[in-house]
Amino acid sequence: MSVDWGHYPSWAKLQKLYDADHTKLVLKELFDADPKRFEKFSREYNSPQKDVHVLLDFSKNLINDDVFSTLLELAKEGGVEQARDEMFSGKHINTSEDRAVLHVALRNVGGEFKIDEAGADEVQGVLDRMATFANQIRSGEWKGYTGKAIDTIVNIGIGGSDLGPVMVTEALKPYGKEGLTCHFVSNVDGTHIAEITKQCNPETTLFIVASKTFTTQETITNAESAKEWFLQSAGDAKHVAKHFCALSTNKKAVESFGINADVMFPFWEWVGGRYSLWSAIGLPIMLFIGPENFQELLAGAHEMDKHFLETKLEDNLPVILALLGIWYNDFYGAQTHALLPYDQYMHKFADYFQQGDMESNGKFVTKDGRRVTYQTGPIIWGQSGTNGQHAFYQLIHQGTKLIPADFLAPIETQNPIRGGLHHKILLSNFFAQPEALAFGKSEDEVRKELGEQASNEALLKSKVFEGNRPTNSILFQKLTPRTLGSLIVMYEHKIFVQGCIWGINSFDQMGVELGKVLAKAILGQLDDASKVDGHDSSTTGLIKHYITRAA
Ligand SMILES: O=P(O)(O)OC[C@H]1O[C@@H](O)[C@@H](O)[C@@H](O)[C@@H]1O
Repeated sequence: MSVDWGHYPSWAKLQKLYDADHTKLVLKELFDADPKRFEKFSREYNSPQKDVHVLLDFSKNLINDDVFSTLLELAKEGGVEQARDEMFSGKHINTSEDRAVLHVALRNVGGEFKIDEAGADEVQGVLDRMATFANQIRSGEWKGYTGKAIDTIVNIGIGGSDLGPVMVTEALKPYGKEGLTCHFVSNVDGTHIAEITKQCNPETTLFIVASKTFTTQETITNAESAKEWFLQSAGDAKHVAKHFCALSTNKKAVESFGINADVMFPFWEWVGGRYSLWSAIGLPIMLFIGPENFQELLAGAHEMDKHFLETKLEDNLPVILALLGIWYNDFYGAQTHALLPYDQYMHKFADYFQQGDMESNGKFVTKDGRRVTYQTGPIIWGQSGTNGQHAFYQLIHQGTKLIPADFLAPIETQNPIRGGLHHKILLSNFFAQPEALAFGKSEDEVRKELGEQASNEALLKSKVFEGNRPTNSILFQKLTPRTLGSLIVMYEHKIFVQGCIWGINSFDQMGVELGKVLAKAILGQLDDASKVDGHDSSTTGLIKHYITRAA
């Protein structure tokens, strides 16, 4: 490979711009100097049918024309367009695992993209089977072992086989089937499954065992415990067929667990775990919101795929978000990026993209095996507004760290109670926070405000907001399934663009393996202190302390 990641001419140019100009990139001055800054640095996305509308305002970023155009050069030199086309064509861009990366084929509504590796018929075939099953469950036609309809589903999965369905079922609650409760068990801590099964009736509960590999220790342990719990009431193992289904790429392991082929919904190795909610892994979502709404989710995703594929770089939302992120991550030295949705239904959005982004881009080795000489993936975190304001915004406003943040909010609420009063209050905060972060409050302003008390220097200083803290504001019409699909994909491709510029493989996850291997070895030593072997003195001491006290 000949690309010298991190040594693009535009990278050097950006460094120069940063060195020479970053002290001059003061939002207050930039806005004063250009009354059209909002128009220049904001973009509207409208889906072809105009049913998804997203406004990205990135004017409150520490950029000027030079920085923005150089960032766009970086996308060009980083080969983003070529890499994007390769992904959509099914090239094996996951080089370490020699796999294609084709989540775009899972939502290829209308079959517009011609992708050989991902058979469109096969994809559609699984979706159709899922829909038939979902309709049977939702209508009550599917009966449990005592003849009752299913009213509770428990998804057992972890990581990519959990976070997407959790986030989306929460986000799309207004579209969920009344009377159908969804639970998610992920942690191997027995508390998780124990607390959930306490709330379930075995006669009316469907367990979905979701695991791409079907070997993940947490999931298989939880699934076996669920089966044991179920059989305590159901007795006969033949009843498992009505209460357990599986989502996996590993047919053999599913069968040996005792789940019938007719309730196994497959997907393929070219679907990465953290990009899998569009596949069979989305079954809990489909069960909850119904096949039509699931189709809407896919359609919104597909439309954003098309936007990413077809829109020039300077108007391309995922590209813009990615480049701004690189500006802070690699030049300003920002360590983190906050996702702050002002929509309670999106309260799991940051959790979801913690895996999406950090497992994808938390890598120090380039695709050709070199140690990077620059920063890669940011730490992603966040919480729904306004809760975050009363918890950690203090540090964003007045702390010593630069924390770029995305603010997201719907124009229309799903719950316009009290004539929309709550929503207006919510949105006033959504508008106010980026304004405060950008423009702050000067010492002069504080002095005027304090009057006589201004002689108290310490008090005066403590009330100053330096401002110049960058944010994106993302306003969308309403959190419909279609809009959510588009928003998720906007961030998926942002991650892709960044990974591409950094020259890392965003689609493997070698970093999760070592801990798993060590835990397996330790598990075999936990019953007997004389077996504890092969560790440093700290780990040995901890394990022996545990064994002594647990005895
Ligand atoms: O879906 P399975 O195979 O159970 O994997 C679940 C999760 O495992 C973790 O170790 C990661 O590798 C994730 O990417 C993955 O989503």
